[in-house]
Amino acid sequence: MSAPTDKPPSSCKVMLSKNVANHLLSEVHEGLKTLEKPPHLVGLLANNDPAALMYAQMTQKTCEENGFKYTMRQVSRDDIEQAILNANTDHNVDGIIVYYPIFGTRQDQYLQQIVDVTKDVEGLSHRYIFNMYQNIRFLDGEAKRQKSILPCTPLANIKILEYLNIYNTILPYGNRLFGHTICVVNRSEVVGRPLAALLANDGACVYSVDITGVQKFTRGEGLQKKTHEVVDLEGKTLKDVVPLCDVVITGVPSDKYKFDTSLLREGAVCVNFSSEKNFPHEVRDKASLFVPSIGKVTIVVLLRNLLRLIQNKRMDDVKPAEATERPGTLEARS
Ligand SMILES: NC(=O)C1=CN([C@@H]2O[C@H](COP(=O)(O)OP(=O)(O)OC[C@H]3O[C@@H](n4cnc5c(N)ncnc54)[C@H](O)[C@@H]3O)[C@@H](O)[C@H]2O)C=CC1
Ligand SMILES: Nc1nc(=O)c2c([nH]1)NC[C@@H]1CN(c3ccc(C(=O)N[C@@H](CCC(=O)O)C(=O)O)cc3)C=[N+]21
Repeated sequence: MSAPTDKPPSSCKVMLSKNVANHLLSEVHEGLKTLEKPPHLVGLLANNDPAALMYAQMTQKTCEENGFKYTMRQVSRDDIEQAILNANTDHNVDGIIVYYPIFGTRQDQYLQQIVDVTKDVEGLSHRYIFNMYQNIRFLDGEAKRQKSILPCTPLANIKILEYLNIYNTILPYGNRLFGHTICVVNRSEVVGRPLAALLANDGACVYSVDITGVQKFTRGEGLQKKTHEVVDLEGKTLKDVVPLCDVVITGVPSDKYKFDTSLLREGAVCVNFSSEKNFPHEVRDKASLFVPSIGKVTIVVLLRNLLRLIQNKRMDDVKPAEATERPGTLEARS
């Protein structure tokens, strides 16, 4: 008689986001060494959302443990616009994060657009979002010295896939997901849709699933296009696309939701970015790798973005001097 405990051990490797976060932190520490003073991040909290407060506190802790300065400013909804404008012009502030939702309406998008683009650590400014969807990776064209800023949670998912070696580094940068088929369950404007676009821009075939339906994001046959295209898959559901996928990423904000793991391909890689546990325990019987949450990586990506803003600003500051003192050097380098 075999007792339930005789079940063979699962072959699934559970990868905690802490491992990926620590790996990225070493890169952040290298960047910090080049600065004279600790970067200063300001968090503006103007809602009563416990998730936002928790995220702010976790960010503060990570900042303080890693040589960054973090200040939380709690303000009322009525004062948030002025608080953003003040932080924009404060020379002691390098980066600004505003916690959403605040109004839960288009007013939130308005607030996203008034954060100074040189302090926008979350990459929510129009210029960064445009670059992301258009697959424009640099702010300075062919010079390619100033990297554009990508939104933190989508980028955290990408850093996880890089860490898991889903990205094939033998392929050229920009095509490293070629051959992978990825399902993203969530198509919100802040995470799911940008994530699907980024993965497709890197060469994957992406099925983006939301309650409104399924869309396919690709760069076309043989990656012929420079940026992704999107098609609606009328009548298709999660059930049709998940069996095709070697990677499944979930972000459903509900504790009731559980992903149907019987749909998974044997050995699929599963990542959950929702703060709820979207995968049931049985995911371990099917998946080769499982990442249950990614929050710690998101925060390190935020710090990495802050360093990038400072580096980009530094290059902007030296440009005019170089141009007047040594004409032609900029062209010569690019
Ligand atoms: N770990 C991290 O770094 C971060 C995690 N989050 C978490 O990710 C989750 C999603 O966040 P947002 O995208 O901002 O939320 P959101 O509420 O803006 O969007 C959720 C999307 O999921 C869709 N959805 C709901 N049920 C679904 C279902 N059964 N199948 C497919 N799609 C479904 C909704 O229609 C909506 O488009 C939340 O749990 C949030 O806390 C958000 C930001 C950062
Ligand atoms: N402008 C803005 N950007 C955001 O990214 C943003 C926001 N506003 N408002 C609030 C939500 C919420 N959010 C979370 C991030 C990480 C975890 C997180 O780290 N969760 C832990 C679990 C923590 C626990 O449950 O103990 C983890 O994934 O390991 C949770 C929630 C970001 N948000």
